Amino acid sequence: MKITGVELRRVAMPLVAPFRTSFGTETERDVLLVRVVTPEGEGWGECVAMSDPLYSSEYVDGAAEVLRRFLVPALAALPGAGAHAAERALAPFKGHRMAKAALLTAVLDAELRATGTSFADFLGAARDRVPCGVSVGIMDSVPRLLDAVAGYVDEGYVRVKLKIEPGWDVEPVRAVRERFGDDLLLQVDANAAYTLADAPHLARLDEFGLLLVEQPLPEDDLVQHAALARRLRTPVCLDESIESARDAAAAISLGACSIINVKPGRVGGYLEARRIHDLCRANGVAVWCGGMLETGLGRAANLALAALPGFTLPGDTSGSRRYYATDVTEPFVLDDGHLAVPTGPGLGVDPLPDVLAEVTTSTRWLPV
Ligand SMILES: O=C(O)CCC(=O)N[C@@H](C(=O)O)c1ccccc1
Repeated sequence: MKITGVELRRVAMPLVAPFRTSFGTETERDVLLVRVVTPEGEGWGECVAMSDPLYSSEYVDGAAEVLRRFLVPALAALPGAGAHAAERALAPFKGHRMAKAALLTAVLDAELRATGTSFADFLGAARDRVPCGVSVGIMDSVPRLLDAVAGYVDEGYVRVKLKIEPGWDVEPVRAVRERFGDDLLLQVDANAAYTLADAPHLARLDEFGLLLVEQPLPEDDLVQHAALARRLRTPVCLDESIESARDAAAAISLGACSIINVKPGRVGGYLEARRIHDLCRANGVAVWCGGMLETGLGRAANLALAALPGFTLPGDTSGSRRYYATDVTEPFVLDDGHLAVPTGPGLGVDPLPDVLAEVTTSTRWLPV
């Protein structure tokens, strides 16, 4: 399967409501989509990089540039690009895992569509539907938070994740626990907003029976996360700290976490995401599938990953309407707290041409 060219497409996706985290507030996603074209057809990938380098060092303009100048040209030398060969071709370039993930996902999608294989079958899915959690941003007030959580619980989400930061943590968590009871699966995500000095304060979250506390400390603090984990009853989960299976191995061996949030975009694609899954499963570490506000294209691939056997905790695989009034694919709609795993070839979904045309802000064709 020789790649004949790659299209970089930017789409503007307004969010249904502002989404506030400890590092900023999103109101619209400027998404970079990658389309790989071959004589047999095409494949799609979605870059999860945000507009600004606030979640990680990557940002969408930078991802587009590194794809244009380095990553796409590296595929030209390949006799025929399968995903594994393409991953090896991109390995010499340091970092830029979100840009790599978008291109490798598009190559994998093209390869799987050509062979009639779904992402789920290729990755080794064990389920045909996955339980869905929802991520709730930092709100202006506790009453507003409780209203938002009530709406998601009514929609059927099986797990609630609350964004926290210093000054917005114990009180909102207490309020949610008191309002919705002990049976609600509840976890928090700090996005690296605390330091080890906050350990006594973070230990106050132990009384709420949380599933986990996600990324409490900065992403390069594995040793300090291990020190914190020894002082909390609540399990520590890592997100930003884990950019590869090697990072996962180091975090596990240091005791820096007991759960990992796997985001294919953060770790360089679905092949590496599966390696992390396999490593964690072999070490008794639970994983769940995180989200980066993906459109239906990225969401479809994430659902296939979330169906693997080691994904034992509900992920941030919410329905399309959690973020977008109109998705670029047919919307993913929650059914009894679950989403069905796509079964068609490749991603199993396609962009809706009219919607894609409507939200596209630019396209760039890169011959290979
Ligand atoms: O459901 C989703 O897709 C978003 C889940 C979520 O909270 N993502 C967070 C995160 O830190 O994991 C995030 C939001 C915006 C940007 C980056 C990351």
